[in-house]
Amino acid sequence: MFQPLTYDGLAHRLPKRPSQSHKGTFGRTLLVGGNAQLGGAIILAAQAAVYAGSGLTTVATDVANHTALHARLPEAMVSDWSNLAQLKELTQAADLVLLGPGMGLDAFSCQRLHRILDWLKPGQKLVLDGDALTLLARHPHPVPSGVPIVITPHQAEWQRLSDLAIEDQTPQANLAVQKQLGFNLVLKKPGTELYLTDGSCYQLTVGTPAMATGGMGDTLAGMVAAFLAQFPDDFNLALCSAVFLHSYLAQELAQTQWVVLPHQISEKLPSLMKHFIG
Ligand SMILES: NC(=O)C1=CN([C@@H]2O[C@H](COP(=O)(O)OP(=O)(O)OC[C@H]3O[C@@H](n4cnc5c(N)ncnc54)[C@H](O)[C@@H]3O)[C@@H](O)[C@H]2O)[C@@H](O)CC1
Ligand SMILES: Nc1ncnc2c1ncn2[C@@H]1O[C@H](COP(=O)(O)OP(=O)(O)O)[C@@H](O)[C@H]1O
Ligand SMILES: [Mg+2]
Repeated sequence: MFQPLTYDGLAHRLPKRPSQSHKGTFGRTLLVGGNAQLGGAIILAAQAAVYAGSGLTTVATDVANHTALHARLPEAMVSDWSNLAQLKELTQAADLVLLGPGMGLDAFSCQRLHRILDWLKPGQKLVLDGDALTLLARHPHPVPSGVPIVITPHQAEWQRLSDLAIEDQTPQANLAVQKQLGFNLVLKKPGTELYLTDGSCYQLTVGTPAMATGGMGDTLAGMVAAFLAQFPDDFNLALCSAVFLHSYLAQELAQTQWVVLPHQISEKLPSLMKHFIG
């Protein structure tokens, strides 16, 4: 049922950067998340998005995170996520919105999730990760039509969304729920599984327990966002490449490291992508 994701199968298929281009060519990416306690999650996601090549990256997050984000990643623009009018403007101007890393589970965060689902229009793309998935499971809301949606749950988040206990998350059961939902599903675990809306299914053959540390999924979410925003011509190739490269890079780093820190993956991305794409 699954096609394996391999370096040879993906390498060189992503397009090189055209010389006639500017930052707008490579996607306007909006990341929303990071409450006062979980700012690290959205900072890691933003670093991954910028280092993976997102042309313009804006982060809407709690003001408590603004100084840290500016200091760590001056390439990103910052907005206060409590300003709803500005959040609406940023959402409507984005090519892609990533929602969820570190956003928390309270009523304030739930309102942001529901409003963004209301504001998105056909032609835009949406990636939902982390707390956005738990919130969607607890407080269902209609999703925008004409907006391709990627969800990146780990097994516990998928349990909440699908009602499948982790031991019942077989490929057939996962596929049945994914079809009902109509989302592109990246089910994260050792041997991450992808169930895409065109019916194709893929599985990772790379990865390492050295990835089992907080923030690793936030980094993947930022990579997925940047790949989908900057490579709009082949959605599945962009998504599969992001998922593959995240674990491939971790596996490379784990040859000499006990644990791989999520930000180390981001730091290696520009050179690996040059090598990978050419
Ligand atoms: N530095 C930060 O600010 C960090 C913030 N984070 C944010 O914290 C929020 C909550 O995320 P959590 O994932 O911790 O919380 P959850 O409560 O959704 O799930 C965590 C628990 O699920 C269980 N689990 C079962 N199968 C799993 C699998 N395959 N992978 C991972 N966990 C599995 C684990 O026991 C784990 O303790 C998210 O918004 C996330 O983005 C985390 O990413 C950690 C780092
Ligand atoms: N033992 C493991 N083997 C392979 N990959 C792993 C392992 N543990 C974690 N990962 C990967 O690390 C990432 C963890 O994501 P997630 O749990 O959402 O982290 P966080 O929310 O803390 O950022 C996923 O991509 C997952 O596949
Ligand atoms: Mg996560």
